[in-house]
Amino acid sequence: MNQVLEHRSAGAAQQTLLEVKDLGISFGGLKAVQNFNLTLPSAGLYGLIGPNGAGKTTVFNLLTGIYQPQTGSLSLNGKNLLGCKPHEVTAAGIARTFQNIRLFPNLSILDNVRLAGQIRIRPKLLSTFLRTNGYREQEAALKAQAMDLLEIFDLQDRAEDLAQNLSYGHQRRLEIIRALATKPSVLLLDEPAAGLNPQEKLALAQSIRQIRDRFEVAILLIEHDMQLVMDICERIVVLDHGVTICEGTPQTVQNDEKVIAAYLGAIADDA
Ligand SMILES: Nc1ncnc2c1ncn2[C@@H]1O[C@H](COP(=O)(O)OP(=O)(O)OP(=O)(O)O)[C@@H](O)[C@H]1O
Repeated sequence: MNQVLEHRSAGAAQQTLLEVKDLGISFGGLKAVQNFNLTLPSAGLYGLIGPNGAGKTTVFNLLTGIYQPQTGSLSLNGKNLLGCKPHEVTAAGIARTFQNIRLFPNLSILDNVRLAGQIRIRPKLLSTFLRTNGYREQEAALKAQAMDLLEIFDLQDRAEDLAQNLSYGHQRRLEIIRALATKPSVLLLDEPAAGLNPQEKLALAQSIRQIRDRFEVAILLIEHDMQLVMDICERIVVLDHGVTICEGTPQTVQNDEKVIAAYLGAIADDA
């Protein structure tokens, strides 16, 4: 595998990756997220679950600068991220995917990945214009990195196809690849299994494990498919009405009365 794919913090001393304390935001009178705490000590697979409207996506929006928290603190590798804009958060090392796929449908698969990788490189306008040696080297490195990623996910033969021609399952995969191209320390996946068939879900679970192992990244996963979450996550945080009601191993969470009550309550509300 190309050296450029090596994780940039690999080999670094054990340091807490993500540290979130008392994060909160309200919309009008609605306390969407309150006193949210999360410590991701190192690479691993973590789940963020809860019934509809519990505040999961709001947490992702708070972590990625889409919403600015009204309370609390947020740091990555010791660096304060409060007040950062989304692209600054990505450049700092938090990447995400969205519930709704956000690709460039009219660009090739390769260009989708290449563009995502550019977030770490701020090409100087002049060198871009003059196409200097430095610029060409950067472009070659980006392409090599993109091809490596496509190969890992078995999409290398489709590199020149338009993104819109991929199946839904492959588009979801491409979204994850684009997030990885930014070389994150923390990868946030918002409902990656939504709309996938059982076979695609199995493949997804395998890919997510591979990503964790290969890139030494902490993956935080929002997912409604409980089997997937329980199968792959080492630790799980459960939100309900914006509040953390449980945190622990899959077994702890599955047997927690508050969690069971929250989900049963949600089913009753939907009935
Ligand atoms: N920009 C906003 N303005 C007003 N209310 C919002 C905004 N964003 C989120 N909310 C509200 O905050 C609450 C939490 O929403 P959020 O989307 O985070 O829940 P969720 O757990 O991700 O739900 P789901 O599983 O259905 O995606 C909801 O009541 C939602 O309507």
